[in-house]
Amino acid sequence: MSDAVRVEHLSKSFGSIDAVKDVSFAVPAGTAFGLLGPNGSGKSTVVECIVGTKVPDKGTVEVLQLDPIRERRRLFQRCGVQFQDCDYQPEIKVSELCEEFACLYDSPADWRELCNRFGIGDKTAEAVKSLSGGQRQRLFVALALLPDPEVVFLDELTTGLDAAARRSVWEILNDLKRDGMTLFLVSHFMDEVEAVCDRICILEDGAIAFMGTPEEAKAATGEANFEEAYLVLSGKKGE
Ligand SMILES: Nc1ncnc2c1ncn2[C@@H]1O[C@H](COP(=O)(O)OP(=O)(O)OP(=O)(O)O)[C@@H](O)[C@H]1O
Repeated sequence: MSDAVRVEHLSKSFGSIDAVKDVSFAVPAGTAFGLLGPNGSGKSTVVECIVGTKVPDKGTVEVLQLDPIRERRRLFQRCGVQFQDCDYQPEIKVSELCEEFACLYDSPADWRELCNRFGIGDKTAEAVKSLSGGQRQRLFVALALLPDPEVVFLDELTTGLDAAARRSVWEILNDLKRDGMTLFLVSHFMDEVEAVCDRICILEDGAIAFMGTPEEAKAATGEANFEEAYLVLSGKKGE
């Protein structure tokens, strides 16, 4: 199995802050990987170096065997990224935003089908700004899947979703994984991570504190509950 994402000895500093310190991992194609860690531990910086919006100080990054900075255009067509929000015209409708995004890709997925799948099929004629927070969140996950990507980066995927909507998003993601898509999640929700991720990497102060499966995390700490294991491994238990 080839690696969809490969990060080797990645380091990145901002002035005197060493945000990422010598981080290496690989994500095999068709698997789900969770990047975890407390606020400020370096997750977003790692993801930004992977998707090519930040330049590493040291180390190398490959996504689908491509360099995310030099081969950004090619990668753009094959890789989805979830935005928390994006700049859209104030009155734009869901259908119009989807059309605008779809135009950017050579072979986009069917946005109507994606909206139906994410439970917002009846909202496509409405203004994006009129959607509830949870509906907008689902729209942005659908937009990340619009390139029909081989790998998708999802950040705080189910923030603001109700319990039923969260489960339905997890099911969709597991279906996509079964169809061969690689999932890269950044999450603070351990139930979500356990439901979707095959392997996890926990960052603490920019360095890797743990890498393995959720089951291995529990075994390593002797905790039966994954969230407890996470708190131990990220140095936050008892704080
Ligand atoms: N552009 C920047 N300029 C200066 N410092 C930065 C910049 N971006 C990130 N940092 C610092 O780098 C460290 C890692 O930040 P990062 O956003 O990667 O963490 P994170 O794990 O994604 O946090 P969160 O869970 O809160 O989103 C933090 O100390 C942060 O303040």
